[in-house]
Amino acid sequence: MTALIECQQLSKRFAAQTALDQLSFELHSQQPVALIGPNGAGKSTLFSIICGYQFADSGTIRVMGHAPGSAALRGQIGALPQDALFDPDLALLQQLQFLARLQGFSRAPALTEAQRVCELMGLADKHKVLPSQLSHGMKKRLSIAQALIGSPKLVLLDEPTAGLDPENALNIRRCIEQLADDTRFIISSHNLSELEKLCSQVLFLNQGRLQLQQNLQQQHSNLLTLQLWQSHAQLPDAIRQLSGVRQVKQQREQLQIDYDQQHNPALDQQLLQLLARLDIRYRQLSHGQSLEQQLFDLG
Ligand SMILES: Nc1ncnc2c1ncn2[C@@H]1O[C@H](COP(=O)(O)OP(=O)(O)OP(=O)(O)O)[C@@H](O)[C@H]1O
Repeated sequence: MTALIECQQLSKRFAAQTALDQLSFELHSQQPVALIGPNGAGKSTLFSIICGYQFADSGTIRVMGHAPGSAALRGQIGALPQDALFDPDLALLQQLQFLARLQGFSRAPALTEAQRVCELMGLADKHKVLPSQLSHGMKKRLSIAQALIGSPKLVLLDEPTAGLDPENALNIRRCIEQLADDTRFIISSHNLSELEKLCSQVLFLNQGRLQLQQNLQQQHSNLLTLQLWQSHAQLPDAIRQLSGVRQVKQQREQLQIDYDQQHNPALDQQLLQLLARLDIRYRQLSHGQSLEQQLFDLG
């Protein structure tokens, strides 16, 4: 099957600054993919190369089998840039219609397409509003709406919920979830818990290099994370006695329990019974390990 993205030894420099450093990976995911990394890791540069806005200095990249910027990819990639700009004089629907015209839609179909993406992003009642009158959340939705014009196969979202309140962030997450059956998303964000809810795979960039590529669900299948109010010296050993437990790691008030799920699918219940028996109060018991913790473990 053709990879969604395939890069080999991709490098990009800006004067003395290395943005991407011999980056190699293949993406085959049908579900949204998270692109994460600290500030300056190279995420926006990678997005920009995928879109064909910038070119790598060396290495190769194929997007759905084609070179970025090639005619075969025209209309196939939509992008939400980190700071999208709008024409201050055009109302929301006109704005989207104009962008649809730029993509090759003629006048009437451009209007229909603008209405469609407005509807998708819950902006149907805001057709006549100017960008300056939109709240931050609505501007974000407008930016995502423009990325969806023409139903691209791949949509790149750079910080889609940055600066949004929880309700608006949830609305955007729901929209992405609804579209994810037909559209591939790559989402760059610093909000790791949000990405965990949306994405099935994560790419972690650091200093322009790939530090981790991982399937999130797979990683979670055999792990329990127990958060205590305070550490208990004897608890790890008591847990090790439970059937199916392979390893118990303690980090202050947090225990990570690696176990054989097939051998003992009811370990979580047995763990709660053990805590009750020892009269130990706990804050949270969750399946898997948070993305944040995984990255912390990587150092
Ligand atoms: N146009 C440019 N001119 C000069 N340096 C640049 C340019 N674009 C990116 N860089 C540098 O390349 C590196 C990678 O930047 P990039 O914006 O891709 O990182 P990022 O992971 O998207 O960061 P952030 O999370 O802060 O958005 C940084 O050191 C940045 O300063």
